[in-house]
Amino acid sequence: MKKEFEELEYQNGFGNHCVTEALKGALPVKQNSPLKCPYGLYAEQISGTAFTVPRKLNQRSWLYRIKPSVTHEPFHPRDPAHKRLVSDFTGSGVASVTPTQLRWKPPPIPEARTNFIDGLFTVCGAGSPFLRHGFAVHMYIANASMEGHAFANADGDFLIVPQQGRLWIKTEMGRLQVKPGEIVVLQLGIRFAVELPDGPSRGYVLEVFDGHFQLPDLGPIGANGLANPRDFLTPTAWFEETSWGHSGFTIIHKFGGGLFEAKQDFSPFNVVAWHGNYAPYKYDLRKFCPYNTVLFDHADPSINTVLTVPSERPGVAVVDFVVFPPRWLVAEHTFRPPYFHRNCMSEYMGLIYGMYEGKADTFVPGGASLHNCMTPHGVDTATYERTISEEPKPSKIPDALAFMFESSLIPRVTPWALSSPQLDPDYYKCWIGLRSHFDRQQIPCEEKD
Ligand SMILES: O=C(O)Cc1cc(O)ccc1O
Ligand SMILES: [Fe+2]
Repeated sequence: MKKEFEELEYQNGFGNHCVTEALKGALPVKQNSPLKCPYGLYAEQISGTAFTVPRKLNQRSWLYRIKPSVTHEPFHPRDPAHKRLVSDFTGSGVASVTPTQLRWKPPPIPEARTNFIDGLFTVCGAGSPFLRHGFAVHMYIANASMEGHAFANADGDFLIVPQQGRLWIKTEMGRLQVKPGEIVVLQLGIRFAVELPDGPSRGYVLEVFDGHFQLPDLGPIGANGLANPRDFLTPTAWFEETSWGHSGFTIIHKFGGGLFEAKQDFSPFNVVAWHGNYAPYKYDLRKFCPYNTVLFDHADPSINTVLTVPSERPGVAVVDFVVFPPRWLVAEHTFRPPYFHRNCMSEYMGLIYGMYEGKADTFVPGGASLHNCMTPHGVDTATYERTISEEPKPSKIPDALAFMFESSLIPRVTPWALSSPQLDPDYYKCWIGLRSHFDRQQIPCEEKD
């Protein structure tokens, strides 16, 4: 293990105004933009929201760096172009819509040397970064660290869900170590590089074009529970002074769905101190404090919302990030697994480890499913039959972590996801065996207990 990444320190709390310096005295006192900064650093602001948005939503940080971000050669379209990354879903040209239930097996790690960026491929999405509205779901399969390269996304925020292998992420605001079971959010514009200390890595990425993730309101739950703000961890300032010779470092910049490259002679991870509330963070999903029914019926999955990007319509999310963690099931005379349903929202699901309660045998870690708007779905036949034949005792869902990206928008699916060898043509068969239990002679069940 690389020594330098051991025991990183983080700043606790969601959306905090952080203050951090890697060299004592590097932060200017009393002002953001002094004529001369301490240590001869350059001051640079990064705005995550329009200057004028209401204060409670305003996000920006001030970075004090060895050289400013602007010190680079011109941007050029990346060559060869990244062929499997899509951001604009507004026309039917690139991706297409289907009401069919879709399920994919885990994509295999490539044999060729592939870093996090080259290993990204888009599965589905809606809207467009040009309109600042919508989202994309990608997966990544990678086996190599990003050496001499940093990535920034001017299209949207990335929420990354590693499923296999840790990610050591250098960012302008400091470093993050992220392992399966944790998530990391890297916002619009923030430069980062992904290293793979364990070798091969696979995971899911939710990209949102609208704005930034928020914690959901808790309503009658009260002031505590679900994802607690203090468990979100933001890096502390860290910098490297590595010289990359003439034009030795490459910035990869995603903009309008395309990738551009610019060369420079220094590492962009040269921020000696920063302050502000626009910064990446990670969160351990095992710290999620789930709430659930304690008497009867099945709670809607919104009860497990970790983070949300709200739309302008009250209560309607552009996208919610929902987790299905281990929890006790105690409901009486209740069908406890997910009910059969059709949803006006669209549901993309993945599995980090363990098994998913709705598809006990057939949904595997690293796999994914998409149930689009109003597409019927629910537990598979085996889970249904097993559940109705068992006497429900209090039981605990064993150690497992499934998640859902749920959107009010209608996602189109990319051609490579639809023609993927991992797409399971037999998915529908998990429900086709659901037989009629209808019996006119059967006496309606009275509420027991
Ligand atoms: O479809 C799914 O498996 C996700 C889901 C879970 C649940 O407990 C209730 C509704 C729902 O969409
Ligand atoms: Fe569902």
